[in-house]
Amino acid sequence: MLKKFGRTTVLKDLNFSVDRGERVTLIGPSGSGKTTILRLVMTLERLSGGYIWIDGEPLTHDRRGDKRVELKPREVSQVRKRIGMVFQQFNLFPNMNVLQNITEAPVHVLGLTEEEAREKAHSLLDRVGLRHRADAHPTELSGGQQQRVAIARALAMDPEILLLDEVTSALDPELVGEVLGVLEDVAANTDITMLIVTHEMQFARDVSQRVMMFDGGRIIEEASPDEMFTNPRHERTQKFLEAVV
Ligand SMILES: Nc1ncnc2c1ncn2[C@@H]1O[C@H](COP(=O)(O)OP(=O)(O)OP(=O)(O)O)[C@@H](O)[C@H]1O
Repeated sequence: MLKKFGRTTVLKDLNFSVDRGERVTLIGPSGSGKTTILRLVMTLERLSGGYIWIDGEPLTHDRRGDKRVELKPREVSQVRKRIGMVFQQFNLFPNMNVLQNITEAPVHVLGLTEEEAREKAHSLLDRVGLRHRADAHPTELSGGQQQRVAIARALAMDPEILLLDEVTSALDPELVGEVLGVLEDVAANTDITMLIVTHEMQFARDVSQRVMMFDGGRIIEEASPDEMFTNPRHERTQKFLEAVV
């Protein structure tokens, strides 16, 4: 795949695949293109060239030929339905309470009844340890709690793919553990495919099967977490890991 912003190429000749159920962590210095990849998969950005395929379905071109066509809005929403994304800045709907944040999309996109969606939301709130805050508004919650709601909201859509974009970077250090704990539980107890951008290397080690090191829009090294963190081969990876760990 290729991605340019204006004249600047941010992803070059990038080619990788992720197996169903696999959890892959993307690491690399700021500006190396990690967030852009997640945003492309989520169809929040448009590719400048190449393809992204999800389960044999191309995101960007007409299957009958090689002519590049934009997805129609309905097709975009079909793609997004299958993918959940959790952002650094929580992005909860500020005018809705916790329960409404979680039930909104299942009702309007999946077509669940209000009652079905509420039941599902309560069980997800149990899972993230926030059932007692169902009526709270986002502003009444700590950052860690807001992020746990954001995770519950993403899971409420039963995503096949979960994209996690530096989900603990905006949190006070003492709140990081509660969010990572929830994600570790999700990783251990579901078969959701995950693409994870994080600077939390222990978390990457605990949950992912593969780590890809990015630099300048390319993958410069790829290995199992054990291999990557104990025996990085590329000098750039060694320097990067020394700086973040
Ligand atoms: N909307 C945009 N318009 C122009 N340039 C952009 C845009 N989004 C990202 N970029 C540029 O693309 C490059 C890759 O950015 P990206 O956010 O994907 O990197 P990253 O590896 O996720 O970095 P970080 O860890 O800081 O989030 C950067 O040089 C960035 O400035």
